Amino acid sequence: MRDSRGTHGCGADHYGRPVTVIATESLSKRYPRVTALDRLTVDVNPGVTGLVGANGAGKSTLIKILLGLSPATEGRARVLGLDVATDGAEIRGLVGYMPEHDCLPPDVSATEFVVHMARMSGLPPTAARERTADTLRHVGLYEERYRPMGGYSTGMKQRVKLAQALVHDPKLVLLDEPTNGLDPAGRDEMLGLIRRVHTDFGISVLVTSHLLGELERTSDHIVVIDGGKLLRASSTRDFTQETASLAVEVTDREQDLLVMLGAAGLTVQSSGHLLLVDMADEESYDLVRDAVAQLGVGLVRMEQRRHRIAELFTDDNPYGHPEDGPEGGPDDGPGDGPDSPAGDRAEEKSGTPAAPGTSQEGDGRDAA
Ligand SMILES: Nc1ncnc2c1ncn2[C@@H]1O[C@H](COP(=O)(O)OP(=O)(O)OP(=O)(O)O)[C@@H](O)[C@H]1O
Repeated sequence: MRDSRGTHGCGADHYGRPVTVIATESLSKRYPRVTALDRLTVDVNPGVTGLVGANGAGKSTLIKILLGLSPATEGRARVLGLDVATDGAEIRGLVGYMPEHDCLPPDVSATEFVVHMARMSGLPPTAARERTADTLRHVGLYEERYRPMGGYSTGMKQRVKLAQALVHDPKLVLLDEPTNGLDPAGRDEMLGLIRRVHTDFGISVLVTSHLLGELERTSDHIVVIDGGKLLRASSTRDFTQETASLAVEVTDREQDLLVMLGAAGLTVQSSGHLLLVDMADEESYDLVRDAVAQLGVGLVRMEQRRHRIAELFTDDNPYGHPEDGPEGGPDDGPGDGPDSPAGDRAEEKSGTPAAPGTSQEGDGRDAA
């Protein structure tokens, strides 16, 4: 992942292989009443990347452009080094796609459907059947795979959708809200499966969610968009590490310690019986230790904590960094402005059923 600087297109290693699986430059998509993507520039490296944004943020629009199914209004994008404007068919041969909404014919079995999709991707009959059996086993569908899909649970349907995205052995899969409609256990299983798509098969994954926290454990990188704009793109580790804090518990005199650490230049908050000290650098440990010794109180514990990603996006600080918001600051970001995608979405997308467990009028809170 790189930030918005740098050259366009996929960089290449010294063997000429692309080191970015997706590269967009100033990519925009404007509908008559909505700007779905707004000059989005981002690179996605191999691995698992979470694309996070509230309902209407532009995630599905980006995926459709990347697949060459929908033309961008302006800007450019490359997938596996191929130009989405001209190489759509080739891209679709190398990429698997799991759509957001229910799209499975109810009268056929998972096996019949996935074999069909494999054949559509160009696999010969025997290979299509073998790959289908392997893929359905991988996603955890066994005897049920011979039953008509109309009787499947949401979790089983999501697994079939994942299987058909994998059956032709793609290099990259684009998974649009794969945890939609799943209960917490189902979500965990799906996220585990997605992780294994990369670790077991080396396939890169771009997975979308409107729930910021849920991709934290699954993704190597996180891209956050809102109103079609890029808010943040970095490794998951960077997201959480940079705001690490030190939880300090002492036997007594917490308030005195708080004042003392503040005077030493540290940012400290009181949280119940704990003091949470922002970790500016390694020296923060020494300052805490010295202050505790000087007060002569007992140190019960001192532990470094990472923030959960979701904590970084609050109403007060929607962009993770005060100085890191999109141009114009938070007031230009998510909101109810005339161009607000979230606000217009239900009307613009009428006819498209809301996925289970999501709201048509997303207010950004889920992702925030
Ligand atoms: N075909 C279309 N015509 C007009 N507007 C559209 C169309 N498709 C999407 N939009 C609008 O573009 C914006 C972005 O939609 P998109 O589906 O990409 O968001 P999303 O982040 O995938 O959200 P969700 O997961 O809820 O679908 C929304 O305001 C939506 O209403």
